[in-house]
This record gives sequence, structure tokens and C-alpha cells, in this order.
Amino acid sequence: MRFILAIDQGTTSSRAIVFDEVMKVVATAQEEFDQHFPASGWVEHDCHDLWTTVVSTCRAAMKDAGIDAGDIAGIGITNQRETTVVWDKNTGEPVYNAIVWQDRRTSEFCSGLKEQGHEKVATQRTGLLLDPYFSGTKVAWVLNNVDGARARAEAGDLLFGTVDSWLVWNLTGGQNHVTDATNAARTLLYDIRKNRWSQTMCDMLDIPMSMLPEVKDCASDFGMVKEDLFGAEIPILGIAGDQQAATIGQACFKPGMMKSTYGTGCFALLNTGDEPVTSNNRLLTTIAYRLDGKTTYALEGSIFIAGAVVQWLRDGLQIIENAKDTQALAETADTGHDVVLVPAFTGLGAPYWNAECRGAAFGLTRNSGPAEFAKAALESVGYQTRDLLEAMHADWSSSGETALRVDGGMSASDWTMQFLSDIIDAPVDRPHVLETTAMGAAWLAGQRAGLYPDMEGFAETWSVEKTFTSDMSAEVRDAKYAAWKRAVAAAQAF
Ligand SMILES: Nc1ncnc2c1ncn2[C@@H]1O[C@H](COP(=O)(O)OP(=O)(O)O)[C@@H](O)[C@H]1O
Ligand SMILES: O=P(O)(O)OC[C@H](O)CO
Repeated sequence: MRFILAIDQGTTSSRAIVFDEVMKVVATAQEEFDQHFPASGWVEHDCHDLWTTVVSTCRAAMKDAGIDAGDIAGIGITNQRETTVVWDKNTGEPVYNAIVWQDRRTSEFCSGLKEQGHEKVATQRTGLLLDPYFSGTKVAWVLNNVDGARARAEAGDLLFGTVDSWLVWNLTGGQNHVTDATNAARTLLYDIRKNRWSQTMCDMLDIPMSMLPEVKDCASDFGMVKEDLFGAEIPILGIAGDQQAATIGQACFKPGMMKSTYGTGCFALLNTGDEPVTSNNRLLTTIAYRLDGKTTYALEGSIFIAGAVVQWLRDGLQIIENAKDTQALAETADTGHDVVLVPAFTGLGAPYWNAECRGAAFGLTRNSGPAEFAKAALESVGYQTRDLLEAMHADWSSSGETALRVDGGMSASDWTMQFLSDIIDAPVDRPHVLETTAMGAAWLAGQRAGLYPDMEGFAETWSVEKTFTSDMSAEVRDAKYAAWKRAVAAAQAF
């Protein structure tokens, strides 16, 4: 029996999952690591934590599966995207902590670039916006703020990588400085149409191109894990950013197919085929995957707070003990009035991109209590998804012809998924396999290793566990969504 090992290096934890020959999960290991918040709006990870938790979870998953490294046909890596690591190629030592995708420290730098009229050029090349979310301005921050970093980078001694790159560098014992096209597409340095690093963007941000990794297809030979790590060499055969891996894991291979992942945040990706679609509604144009040199593009909507609003009910308001308690609470809410919650705790993502906006609740009465807040919190996720879908429909007329495929921790909530279907007025499909992110990475590696089926064969294995269909009158839907739009406008005006 041969196995595939998927590494899912996420924002709050690292996971390793062993899949067998028929793509079934046989073992999983997970380890959380510390989040560092050195200043308001700053979020960092210790690069060594990312690495050591990956190694220990891989070892634990292999042990639990009762297998040796020699039984593994290949490794697939998927990762939190945009998070930025800069290290010295001679010593392998990072020059600074990993600056996490959520980090807003380069807000002013981005505003300055926008005022100088650079956004159009940046969007044309990269499909992204001049926002601190992406890696480019984070790399520039390291070069401009860490003592001696710029000189070392210009001398060719420093390397930049997203988390996948950092992991491969370490797994291969400092041999390979590589990434895949989906991760490159999140850096603000990659030309997604020409499929190469953009000299224009590197000049704009003053980043030496010698720091950048080689960009490969998502299923490629990324290098060999050195033998002393797990007891045998293992080829690394697949890499994709986590939201792209979920798109693959959900088998969204045809134009018009869309997935939405409800974890801490929510990321919706719509497959737009082999042409990048330029958004007029502040969505991102990105690479869904690149296989055999052929790029498939996606429109992406990124919402920063989805499941995190449930964490706020638990840890901030302390009105629930467990995330799953929200459903029972929401069911008891007063149906006579609607509380609308705008969870802009860290600003608003797509399609508003308002970094300064903060959260707000509207429609409160003497009757508003935990149940009404729980309902409003769950509904906010549906409203935000509708915002994204409206933008996608406006940008691309062929969108929305198929059901929305959902995954992520919050998709376990039937109540939330039913409201989602009601408010978007479209079917919502929840698959049997909710490990879609790891599955996507595993499939990339497994088909490269000759173990797993091709794209069509893989798509046939996807199956729906539950379909939610809209059960809300148009009148109620329209009134509720109009109230949401008023609430978002009011929160932004505050
Ligand atoms: N039954 C549930 N109802 C509502 N929210 C849930 C439920 N289960 C999990 N969540 C939310 O989902 C999130 C965890 O999902 P997960 O996919 O593990 O996220 P991430 O990968 O971002 O850490 C948490 O924010 C949690 O509050
Ligand atoms: O680590 P996650 O699952 O929160 O995903 C983070 C995204 O990749 C950020 O763009």
C-alpha cells in the first residue's frame, strides 16, 4: 500500500494528513502555535514554529497511520497564503518573524502608492489591489526596517518566500528555493497573465528579483525531503495556496463552478477558465491552479471575519461555550425584529476594502439578547457571501449557474448554510469530504505520483452530503438584504 502525505500549514495550526491509495484519510495530526501581536494591527508567526510544527505533525500522522516514510509516494503542501518569510540563504536563518496575511502594518505605505496612482498598474499585472494583505509590501517593510536587510538582499544573500517556499527550503535541507503559481499570484510581485515575476512590480516596491523563488506548476517536482528528517527521502509533488487547494479539493474544475470556505474568514473562488477576468467590483483576479503549463484563473472574494464572529460570541461576549451552540441559540431568537451585525472587527474585505471600518450592530431593542446576537452573527456570514456573489455576477455573467460548494468549520452549521441558501437564493452543496484543502494538496501530489485519478476521475469522486435550497420569500429576502446594505453603509460612515 502506498500513501500520500498532505501538509496543511494554516494561520493558527499546522496539520498533517495521511491519505491512502483510494484517497481516504487514515491519520491526522494537528498542532497549534503562538500568534504574536507586537503592535496594533501587526500579526506575526515565529518561522521556526511553522517549521517545527510541520515536522512534528508529519511524524505524528505517520506514526498514527502505522507507516514509514518509505511508504509515502509523495507530499502535497498547502498553506496560509501571502504570509511572508525572508531568510538568509547561507545560514537558513530568517531575518525577521513571518509577517502574517492579516498584518496591516503597511497600510500607510499602500495608501502612499495609491495616491501616487500606482494601483492600476499593480492590478493589471497582478490581479490584486494595493492592500497590506498581500506579500509585496511586507517584503518591502522587512528590507526597509530590519537592520542591514536591504544591503544583504542586494548582495544576493536574502531569499523571500511564502510559507510553502519556506517549508520546501527546510524540507530539502536548503536545496530548493521554489513556489507554485497560486502562491506566487498572492505576492503582488507576479504577473498572472505572463506567468512570470513582474519587473515593474519589483521596481515599484524596490525588491531585488534575486530574492524570488522559482515558480512551478502546482503538480511538479519541488524537491526531495532529505532522508534524515523522516527516515527516507520523499518527493514533494504538489503545492497550492490553501484556498486554491480547497477549490481543487471541491473539484471546481469547470468555468462557473465556485466554492466558499468558512473558516476564520471566508474565501470564495469562482473558476473563470483560461482567461483572467478583470473585476470592476474590487474582487481579486487570481490563479486557481496551473497544471501542465496551463493556467486556470479565478475571481476571488475574501472576507476577513466569518467563523471569527462565532469566536467573538464565545470569547468576547461569552454568550456561548462552543461554536456549535450558536445554532440552538439562533433558533430561539425573537422573529419580530431583526438585529443586523456588521462584523468589521478588522475592517471590511471584498468588495468594500475598507481597512478603517469597525464593527456595528443595528436594530437593537430591549428584547435584544444573546439569541438575537447569535442569529445576527450567523446571518452576517450569509450577507457577506451575497455581497461577493453580487460582485461576481456583475463581473462575469456566466457565474452562478451551478450550486455553491461549501466547506470549512462553519459549514457544519445547518442553520447558517440554510440562511446562506435563502439569502443568495441558490442551492448550497456541502460535500461528504470536508477535508477539501488537504484533499486538494493530496490529489496534486497523488496524481503526479501516478497513484490518483486524473482531473475527470477525481471530479467523479466528489459527492454531496447535503444540499440546502432556498426557502425564503423574495419579499423577505429583499428586505433583509436591503437592511444589511444600509447597515454596512452606516458602519462605514461612522
Ligand atoms: N457548528 C458551528 N457553527 C458555527 N461556527 C462554527 C461551527 N463549527 C466551527 N465554527 C467556526 O469555524 C471556525 C473554524 O473553522 P476552520 O475551518 O477550522 O478554520 P481555520 O482553518 O480558519 O482555523 C471557527 O471560527 C469556529 O468559530
Ligand atoms: O489559514 P487560513 O485557513 O485561515 O487561510 C488563510 C488564507 O490563505 C489567507 O489568504
